[in-house]
Amino acid sequence: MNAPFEPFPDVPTLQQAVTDAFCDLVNETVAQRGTFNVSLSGGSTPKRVYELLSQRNLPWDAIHWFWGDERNVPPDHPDSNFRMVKTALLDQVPIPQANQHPVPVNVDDPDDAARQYEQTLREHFQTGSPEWDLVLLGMGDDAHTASLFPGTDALSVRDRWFVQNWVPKFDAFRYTLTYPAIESGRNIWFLITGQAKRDALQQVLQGPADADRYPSQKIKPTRWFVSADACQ
Ligand SMILES: O=C1O[C@H](COP(=O)(O)O)[C@@H](O)[C@H](O)[C@H]1O
Repeated sequence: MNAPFEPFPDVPTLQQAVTDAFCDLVNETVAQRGTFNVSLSGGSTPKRVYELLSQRNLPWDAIHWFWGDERNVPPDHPDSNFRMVKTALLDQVPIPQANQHPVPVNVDDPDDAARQYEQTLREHFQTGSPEWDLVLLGMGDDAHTASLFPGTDALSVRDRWFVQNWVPKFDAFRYTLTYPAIESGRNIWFLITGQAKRDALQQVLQGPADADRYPSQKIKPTRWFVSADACQ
């Protein structure tokens, strides 16, 4: 059963709300546990959130930044999710290098890079599943989330945390958290904006169960951030 939500009137209002909620969650979590582990999303909507976060005063030393998905490109490539976050946030505030955990992209051997990143996650969490304080997710207009694309192999992986994923529509590999590694988050927030997402969101919320075609159906977010233009 999906948590109910009230759509935000516009995208800037939603982005401010996500930023405020992120700061509140960081401060609460760090006060309780001393640390905060977040899995970041790529995409247009979170980019502005990262820029807004760079204007806030957060306990930067206590926050560990991971990437929930990545493109198979070098870190300085315009399509790199790491580069996007670096430009919007990491370069703007005093975040220790040791707290930044980008995917070690290996364009020629993405499987090796994915396994290395899984090892990084396992060493960091030291538990049977990645205990994210927050997983930020977007959704594409094809209902993909992270880099779990319709009809792709990663959708059925249950014994790994992080994998390479061949995406035929791009004729390219992506890297992605698997469903179990997302589901282990204490907080999972879905950020969905724009008219282009309307049909996909309708299918995710009300369509017949078909997660192979609509991978976002399988995500049970603890919180929805949806703008009115993404709703029918
Ligand atoms: O490819 C990606 O797209 C999704 C959605 O992005 P958006 O720009 O349509 O909001 C994103 O969640 C994912 O991280 C990214 O790699």
